[in-house]
Amino acid sequence: MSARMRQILSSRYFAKLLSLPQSWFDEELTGSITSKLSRSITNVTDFAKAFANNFFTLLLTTAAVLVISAWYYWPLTVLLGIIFPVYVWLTALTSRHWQARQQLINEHIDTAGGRFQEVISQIRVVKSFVTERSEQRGFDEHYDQTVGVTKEQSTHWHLMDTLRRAVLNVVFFAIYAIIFVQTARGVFSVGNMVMLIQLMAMARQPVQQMSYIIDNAQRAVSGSKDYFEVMETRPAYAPIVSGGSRPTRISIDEGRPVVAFEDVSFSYDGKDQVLDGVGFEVGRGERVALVGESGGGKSTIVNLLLGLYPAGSGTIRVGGRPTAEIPVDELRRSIGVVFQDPSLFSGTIRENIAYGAGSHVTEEELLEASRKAFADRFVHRFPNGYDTLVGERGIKLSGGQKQRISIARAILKDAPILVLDEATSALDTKSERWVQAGLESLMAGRTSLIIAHRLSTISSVDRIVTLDQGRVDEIGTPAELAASGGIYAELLALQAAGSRADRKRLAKFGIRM
Ligand SMILES: Nc1ncnc2c1ncn2[C@@H]1O[C@H](COP(=O)(O)OP(=O)(O)OP(=O)(O)O)[C@@H](O)[C@H]1O
Repeated sequence: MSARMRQILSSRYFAKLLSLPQSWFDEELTGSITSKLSRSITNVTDFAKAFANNFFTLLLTTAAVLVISAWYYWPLTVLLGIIFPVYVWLTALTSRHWQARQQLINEHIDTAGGRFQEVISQIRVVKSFVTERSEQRGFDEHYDQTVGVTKEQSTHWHLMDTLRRAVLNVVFFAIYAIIFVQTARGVFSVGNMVMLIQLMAMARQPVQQMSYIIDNAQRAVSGSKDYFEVMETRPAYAPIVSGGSRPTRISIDEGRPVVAFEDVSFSYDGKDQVLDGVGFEVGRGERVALVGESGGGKSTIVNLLLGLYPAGSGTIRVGGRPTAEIPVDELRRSIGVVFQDPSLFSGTIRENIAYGAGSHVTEEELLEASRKAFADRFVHRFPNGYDTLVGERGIKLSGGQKQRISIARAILKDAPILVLDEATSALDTKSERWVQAGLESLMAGRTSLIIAHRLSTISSVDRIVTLDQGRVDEIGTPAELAASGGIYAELLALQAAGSRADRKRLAKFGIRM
């Protein structure tokens, strides 16, 4: 039964998480999300076990004891009737205090767990900054705090337990006294007295069982409180989904802009305006570069286009339809993305290329995508070829290799619209050439929006949109903007001058020469 319960809790939790919007994840630590689940599983299954093992025997014993004692001498039943609620009430009081402390402990464990996961997944950074000790200290501090709270929690629990037992003993003393007195007065025979004493001894068992169940129930409540908070999250932004197993793609009609931002404004926190009245269009088959200072809102434009966040105001259209009215799965199936950080999953190269492509993809199609992305050139050199395991996030591959796999993945997805966030980390010239060649195959025949980090890329697009503090500064062809004296012209001039200060200014735009 606990296996079934674990399966239900985990599966529903995972489904809920997958349905939550990006903004929810922005506020959470991965490690604490997982510790909420494991805590809930432990506590709920413990309760289920306690309940299943004790409840029916408890019910039967209680009923038998109450009926028999009422038959012989009803005041005994009244006294037993008092014990049950008093004992349960004392248990509930104990548990309430226990729960409040447990909440504090859980918060510390979740924060420590969140950091733990972050540190392990970015162990290279930790090692290179030699922060092992400070990370260990921070982690230990949280657990040290839990030790103090647990001590207090445990002391209180034992005190209350002693009180509960004392109350139980006092009431049972009264019961035994009544039995002895009544026997001495000749109301009960010695045989009845022995039977009633044995019966009363039996009554202790369900009282303790009941408090054990209540204790477990309350632990399950406090242990799964955070879990159910997640399960009950009603996000402010819930985009529509098509619900079909294979949603269609957006049809891109001739003569209409493929992507259009119309006076779009946006803020992540409702205070700082990240985009302010942004408007531009991308025509069919066009390549448009977004250029602007770091933090200027380029990735935010992509986030809104993918429906990861809702636009604050204004309209975003894809294929002429407002994205707010397009099922989000249909929208995302229509857009291929190559992220700056290639974000691979552990597993084989084959699995990574085929990620999201569905089971209908043939081996030929996969190999073709890999060839077009120029990934096959390095995959063939691995002894296990496409079955090579790439490690978590593709750690066993080089930056350029990961890029080429993510390009192959986008080629296989074959979406009509493409979003490219060029890698900023410098690849060596050879690797960069292959990545560039792969990107060219990917962009062929597709409408592309590019967050460009190379002047060579920017100069080769059809149009450039320059952003200045969340506003569109200029839109035009590279030739037009080179002559307009705006941001792009400034970038060209900085490149030509090439002094240290100029390179610094270029870096502010995330531009490499
Ligand atoms: N998830 C988020 N929550 C809150 N603020 C965010 C979030 N993502 C980005 N921002 C803020 O929005 C602003 C625009 O960020 P964005 O990532 O769009 O810039 P960018 O132009 O892509 O920068 P870069 O070229 O450095 O990647 C920044 O000030 C950033 O701090």
